[in-house]
Amino acid sequence: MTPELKAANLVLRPLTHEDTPHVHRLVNDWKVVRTLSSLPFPYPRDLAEKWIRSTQEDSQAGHAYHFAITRENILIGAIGLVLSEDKKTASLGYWISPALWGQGLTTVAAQRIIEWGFRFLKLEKITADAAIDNPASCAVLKKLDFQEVGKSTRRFLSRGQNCEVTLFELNRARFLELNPTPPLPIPEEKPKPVSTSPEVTTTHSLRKPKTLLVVAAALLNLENKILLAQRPEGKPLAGLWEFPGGKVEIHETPEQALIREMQEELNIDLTASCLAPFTFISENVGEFHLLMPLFVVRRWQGTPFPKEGQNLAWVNAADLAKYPMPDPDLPLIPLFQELLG
Ligand SMILES: Nc1nc2c([nH]c(=O)n2[C@H]2C[C@H](O)[C@@H](COP(=O)(O)OP(=O)(O)OP(=O)(O)O)O2)c(=O)[nH]1
Repeated sequence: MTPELKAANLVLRPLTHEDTPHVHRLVNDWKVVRTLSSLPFPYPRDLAEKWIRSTQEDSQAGHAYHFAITRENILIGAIGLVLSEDKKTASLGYWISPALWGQGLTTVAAQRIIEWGFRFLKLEKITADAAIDNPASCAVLKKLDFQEVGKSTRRFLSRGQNCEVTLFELNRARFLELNPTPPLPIPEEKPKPVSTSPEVTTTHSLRKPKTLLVVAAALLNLENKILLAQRPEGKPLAGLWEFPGGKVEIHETPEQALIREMQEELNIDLTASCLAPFTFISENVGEFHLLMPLFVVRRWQGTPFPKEGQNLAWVNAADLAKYPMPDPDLPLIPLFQELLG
């Protein structure tokens, strides 16, 4: 299912029927339609309606993921990944309101989708193309580290002719090389003090490790059992049991990150839930300092499903110690035993 993703001040979310008039108004503009190969001009409203319905069906079937690009709850464009049959490759497509061109918004939205495609859908390659008379789109793709791999021609319905397009691709290895870890909330490096007093050297040698902000949830069911997830093979600490959650991205609050992580990892919706802060971990774990707010959540929409193939277990507080956990979690066990008896 298409999740909701945050990217700077943009929210990328699934398209709904209510978006129809906005999609129609924005796309039915020659400046937009001329860049999209498969649309006629004028662009009739029923095509907008049909397209939105098809995005919902494609998302259900896992064939394609299309997102409305919104800013302050206003739809300003759309972006999507259409998957190949073997689900290893996807093609990226997007459009944005011409009134907002030149502000870098497409780049921000595309960067987030690409990251989601490589890290969550585990794509091997993302392709894209742009008409050669659309240099702005080519520039966006280059800024996103796509490499030009050739030229082709494509029929542009709105122009009634074949047009030359430039073909681009970005593969997983290159993306991971350029973006080795998901964006971490690493504080910006402070400019070095100009003073040469001895205290400066002392302060430098006592530099703290970087803080890693992770958020997690203790989901409690009606029997007061706690949901634990086993870290899958290939991740650090594989095999250990943890409270589901993950890293807070740079533009998210912990609560937003938790809602996103629960959707991505367990397919449950916490948007209408009461997230009760319970406790937090603040622990030096070697190369970084782990700061992990832990929320207790008793209500959610949907049934937890291990979307990443992880093992899940509903565990009584009394049995938590039977599940090997990362060291920083161990002090949490007695707190749960006290809370839940
Ligand atoms: N979610 C979670 N992480 C924990 C717990 N205890 C603990 O030490 N951690 C550590 C393990 C990792 O170093 C870090 C979580 O990072 P992660 O890599 O799992 O985060 P993520 O889900 O965003 O993963 P990824 O997409 O980057 O692969 O926090 C816990 O109870 N829950």
